[in-house]
Amino acid sequence: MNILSIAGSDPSGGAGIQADLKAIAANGGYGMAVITALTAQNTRGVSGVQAISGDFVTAQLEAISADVRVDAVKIGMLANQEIINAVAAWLDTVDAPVVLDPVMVATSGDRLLEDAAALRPLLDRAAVITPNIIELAALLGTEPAGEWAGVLEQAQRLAQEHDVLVLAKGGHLAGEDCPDALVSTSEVLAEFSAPRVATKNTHGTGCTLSSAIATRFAATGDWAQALEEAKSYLHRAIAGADALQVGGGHGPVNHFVDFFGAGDPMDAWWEDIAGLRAGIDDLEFIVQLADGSLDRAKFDYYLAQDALYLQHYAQVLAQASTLAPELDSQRFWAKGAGEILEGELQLHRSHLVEGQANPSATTLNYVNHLHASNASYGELIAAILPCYWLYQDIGNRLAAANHEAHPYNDWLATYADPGFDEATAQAKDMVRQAYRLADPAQRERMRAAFIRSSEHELAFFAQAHGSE
Ligand SMILES: Nc1ncnc2c1ncn2[C@@H]1O[C@H](COP(=O)(O)OP(=O)(O)OP(=O)(O)O)[C@@H](O)[C@H]1O
Ligand SMILES: Cc1ncc(CO)c(N)n1
Repeated sequence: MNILSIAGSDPSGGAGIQADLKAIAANGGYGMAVITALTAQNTRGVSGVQAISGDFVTAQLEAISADVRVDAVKIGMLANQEIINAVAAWLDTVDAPVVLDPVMVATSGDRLLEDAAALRPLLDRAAVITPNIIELAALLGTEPAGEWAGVLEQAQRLAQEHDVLVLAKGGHLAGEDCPDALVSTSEVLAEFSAPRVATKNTHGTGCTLSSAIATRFAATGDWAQALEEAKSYLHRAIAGADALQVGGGHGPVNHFVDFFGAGDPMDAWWEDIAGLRAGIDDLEFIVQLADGSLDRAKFDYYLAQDALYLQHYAQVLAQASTLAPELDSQRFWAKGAGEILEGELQLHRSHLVEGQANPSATTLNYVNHLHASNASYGELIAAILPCYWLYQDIGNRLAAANHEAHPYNDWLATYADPGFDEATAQAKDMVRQAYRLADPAQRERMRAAFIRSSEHELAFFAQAHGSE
């Protein structure tokens, strides 16, 4: 799909044609750009504007339509009446759907259009207009609405005046959510809301959203679907904005967040296993271990399986050390393996009555999964992580339930080791580092390995009660 942006240049890359081309590409379109004006701007503000002559804007537009099929047009900054006239005249010669972002002021507050009224003739030519609250009021010649219902009412009025769809944007309202609604002359066609992201890096959100809508409409032929997809994309890009470090003012959104990620998958992975975590908390084994009512034979069974498990776990950590890309991580995993063999296994043995049990099917399944996750370092340590992280998480709660007279007092006391919190934090950092270097397919394999290990953790804790 060939998407044309007609807009101004932002040399800092966060808004204008630079943002448009990134958003178009990130949404699967082929981006083209006719430049209406050069701005001198950065994340702090606009220090200069140099408009292109109307004739040369026409020359650019004609060069494109003489050669390339245009599937959708997004219009941004137009600077002055001469350019508006040039664009309006060219639009009369083409048939592509138009998304018009009536850019008047930058996020920084600087003016980017001489006169709001000049835009009016273009509004009739657009399929969708995407004004923010201030632009919406300016186009109607009225005061900005203070709440969402008022914004919707104004959007419907503008839709009626120009027989277009109006995207009402609630981003400038205070509130925990950022609602957007597609409003026709008679009704709200679709409304999508996203949680407000706590960031000052929102430079170019309007440019990005309108370009994404134009691109997704060209792909789907459905405005409501295009808005839904574009809104969801924009939310991810805003959520990933702080991972970029561009300028000291309002920084740009992270246009390619879906390709290179925001860098830290930990919160999302933890959320992915929320159900498994709740499942572990509810297990009879965990509940009874906490309140002390756990049958000693079941505890011994668990301990014997855990000892068998830990021997393999130490092997897997040693292999992670072998695969580790640099010295720090090599040392970390080797140290972990050593500590298990010297410390934890001894502790288990001291609790075990006598003899060695055979590994259960549950235990074997888990260790087989760990051993089989060695196709890459990233996958292996993602598979290793749940044992650290879940043990630390559950352990903190179990340690809190401990007291002098608790039948499993000495065992629960081992969960209170601050050294284990530190080791878990380090293991998470190792996984973060590997994730940062991984491509999308590898990242997905890492996530899958993490989730699978978490499933095995649940089964492992459940096995003493035969309810895995
Ligand atoms: N902090 C935020 N968290 C989530 N979404 C946001 C946030 N800030 C803005 N948005 C969303 O960004 C989109 C653009 O909204 P806004 O009303 O700010 O447009 P704009 O003023 O035209 O943008 P620009 O800053 O590029 O001029 C809307 O979908 C809005 O909900
Ligand atoms: C060139 C340009 N277009 C649009 C905006 C609106 O954010 C901006 N700041 N700069």
